[in-house]
Amino acid sequence: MAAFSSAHRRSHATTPYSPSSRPRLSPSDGGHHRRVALSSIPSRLALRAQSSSRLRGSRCANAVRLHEGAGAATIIPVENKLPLKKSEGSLSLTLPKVENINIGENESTVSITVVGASGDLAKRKIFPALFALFCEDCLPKHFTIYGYARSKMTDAELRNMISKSLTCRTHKRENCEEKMDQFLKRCFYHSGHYDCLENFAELDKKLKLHEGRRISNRLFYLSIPPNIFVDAVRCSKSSAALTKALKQYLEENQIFRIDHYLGKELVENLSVLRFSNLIFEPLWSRNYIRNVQLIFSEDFGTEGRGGYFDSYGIIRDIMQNHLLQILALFAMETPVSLDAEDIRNEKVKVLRCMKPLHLDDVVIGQYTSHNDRSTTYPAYTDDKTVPNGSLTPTFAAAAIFINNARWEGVPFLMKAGKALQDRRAEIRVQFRHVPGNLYSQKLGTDLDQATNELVIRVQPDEAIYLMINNKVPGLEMKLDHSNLNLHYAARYSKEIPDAYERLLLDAIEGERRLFIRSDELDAAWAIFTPVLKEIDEKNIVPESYPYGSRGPAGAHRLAARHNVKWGDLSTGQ
Ligand SMILES: NC(=O)C1=CN([C@@H]2O[C@H](COP(=O)(O)OP(=O)(O)OC[C@H]3O[C@@H](n4cnc5c(N)ncnc54)[C@H](OP(=O)(O)O)[C@@H]3O)[C@@H](O)[C@H]2O)C=CC1
Ligand SMILES: O=C1O[C@H](COP(=O)(O)O)[C@@H](O)[C@H](O)[C@H]1O
Repeated sequence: MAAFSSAHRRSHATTPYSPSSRPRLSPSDGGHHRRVALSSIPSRLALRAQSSSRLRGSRCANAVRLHEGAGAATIIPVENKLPLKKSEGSLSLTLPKVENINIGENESTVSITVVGASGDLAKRKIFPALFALFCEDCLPKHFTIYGYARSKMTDAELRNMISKSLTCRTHKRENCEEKMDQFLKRCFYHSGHYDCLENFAELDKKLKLHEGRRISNRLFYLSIPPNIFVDAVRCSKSSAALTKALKQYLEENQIFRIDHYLGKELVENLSVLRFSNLIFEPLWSRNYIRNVQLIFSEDFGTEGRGGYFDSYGIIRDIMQNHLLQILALFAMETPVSLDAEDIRNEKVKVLRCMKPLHLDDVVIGQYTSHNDRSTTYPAYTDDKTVPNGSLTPTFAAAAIFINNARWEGVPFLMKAGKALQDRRAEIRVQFRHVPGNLYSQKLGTDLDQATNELVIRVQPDEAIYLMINNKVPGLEMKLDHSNLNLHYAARYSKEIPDAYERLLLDAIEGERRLFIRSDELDAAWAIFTPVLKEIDEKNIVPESYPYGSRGPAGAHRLAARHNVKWGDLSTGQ
């Protein structure tokens, strides 16, 4: 595994990507021939128009406009897992060149290929998300979906497999069957190896048949394990190496690095909350914020997915990607505009201000079995897919500090764990005490309990609430803590779209605001690589915690060292 030293970090993360620093490729300068992949995205010009239409809120009812076929778009799962702990696998995915097939027809088409179509993510998330987009009229008039994997399957078998996981939006149930039929008729399957040029060339031929003489836009969703991915670009070591290798085949603007947490409604709402409400932005700094907590927990263990999980562990699986991305959005400076590059420039800057983590800043845990009256819950190492004696952490807590004028000294505490008491993902912002508080005597002895806390509950049961102090009605002066609560289910009847729907639609439209740029990824790894390396090299034994508990005691000690109490535990909310 390649390690990022801080020197490495500096050299990788100094130059924010800027569109103008890239060589321009246009259909007329032969750009197609130089772009190696089976897919294409709209040009930057079309992209800007789409971004602004999106911000005006015109999603969707066929609002997707694909004017110009060019280049390639590939979605890759960087949300986790690289650099790999172990290098494994021997397959590679090589994308063949396609000839320029933009022949100037007015109509455009989009072809979406789900590579790894036989897998878990494709079945559970990607095909259902595409179906939801279809139901919402978010896919263009002409589109084709291809599943690609090694498994042998006919089109009918693929359709049968997909149909089992499709569900209808609550408010569009009427024509559901009909819609499913229409959608499934647009789905096809091609079996092939991930490293076989010929197999991809066959797929290319089939796609061309569907695309006809229309302007083609192609999107590849690489829903395959990262080890295949790494080999795919003839590299088996690190994220930076992967980026370098990918760039032999694709330009930065053809790669959509996905972290599905960025597609979650409440994560999208974070910037709206902060930048469009006068009351929050002035408080958003060390002057008023005592600490920030990013909490992820699942009430189930690896349950059969341990083979996959064991190579990575919870830090790579959840923290380095999902929680860190949320943190970057939370802590970044105000971007120049809502354009993708402006936002990503700010995210890179704040990531680069974060101090790389060391063992002292981190606690790791692993769940053990637990019996309650009727059920026995297995230990992580009871999972048959987990190697005996595995030291892989299923829980981690970390304290991150941001060395800049806005955040110096504010602890950003993260914790993430599997097999805990409940399932939740939330951001908790604990504000400072009121100086010279007139009511301090009425607020009880634990003044921390009485500070304001803003909670952004990403899931489940999405909500944003602010804990305030108020007077209990009556003649006496008794104080209470209450929530001002924006509870989504109560406020909005519309179902919240799945994160993958938003991200797939964005990728189809060429909108990259919610995707991760390569320098962002470098900066993110630079924070976690030293500690991951230390944990591996020193064979650090994780602290045990029982399945279904609140996690290891070490997480409380870590928080206490920074004068923090975990908000989810102290309020029980
Ligand atoms: N599942 C999830 O909930 C999430 C997954 N991800 C990421 O998405 C990607 C896909 O995940 P998931 O669907 O769970 O993965 P799977 O393990 O289900 O793999 C997907 C497909 O890839 C092929 N494959 C699997 N292992 C190998 C191998 N060793 N060599 C060659 N081909 C292989 C198989 O297809 P075939 O044999 O037919 O070729 C398989 O159906 C991964 O990168 C994962 O980290 C991210 C977030 C959540
Ligand atoms: O990326 C991953 O995310 C899921 C949790 O996603 P959610 O949207 O259901 O909260 C996690 O279970 C998985 O281990 C991880 O790879």
